Amino acid sequence: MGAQVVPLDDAEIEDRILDLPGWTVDEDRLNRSYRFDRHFQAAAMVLHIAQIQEELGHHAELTLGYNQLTVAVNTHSAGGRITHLDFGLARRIEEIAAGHGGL
Ligand SMILES: C[C@H](O)[C@H](O)[C@H]1CNC2=NC(N)=NC(=O)C2=N1
Repeated sequence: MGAQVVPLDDAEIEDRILDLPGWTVDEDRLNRSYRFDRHFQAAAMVLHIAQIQEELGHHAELTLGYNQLTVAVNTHSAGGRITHLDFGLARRIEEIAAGHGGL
C-alpha cells in the first residue's frame, strides 16, 4: 500500500499539462503516444521507462506497437485519478523521449 495521495482537481491538471506538450487527459489518465523510426528504439524506451518507474515506485501502462509507444498513467491508490505522481512520471518520460528518437 502506497501513501495516501490526493487527486488533482481539473484546474490543477489543466495548469500542469501546459508544461507537457503532446500529453492529453483521457479517461482519468495522462496519455501520450510516441512514434519512432524503428521498433527497437520504442522497445529500448520501454526498458528505460521501467527503470524510472522502479526508481519512482510509480508505474504507467505501456503499450508497445511496431514503431509506437503509448503511455497512460493514473494513480491506483487515489482511486484511479490523476495525481502529482502521474505528472512526476510524465515529466521524467518526456526528458528521455527525444534521446530515444521518440516524437
Ligand atoms: C507499494 C507501491 O509503491 C504502490 O503499489 C505503487 C506502485 N506503482 C503505482 N503506480 C501507479 N500508477 N499507481 C499506484 O497507485 C501505484 N502504487
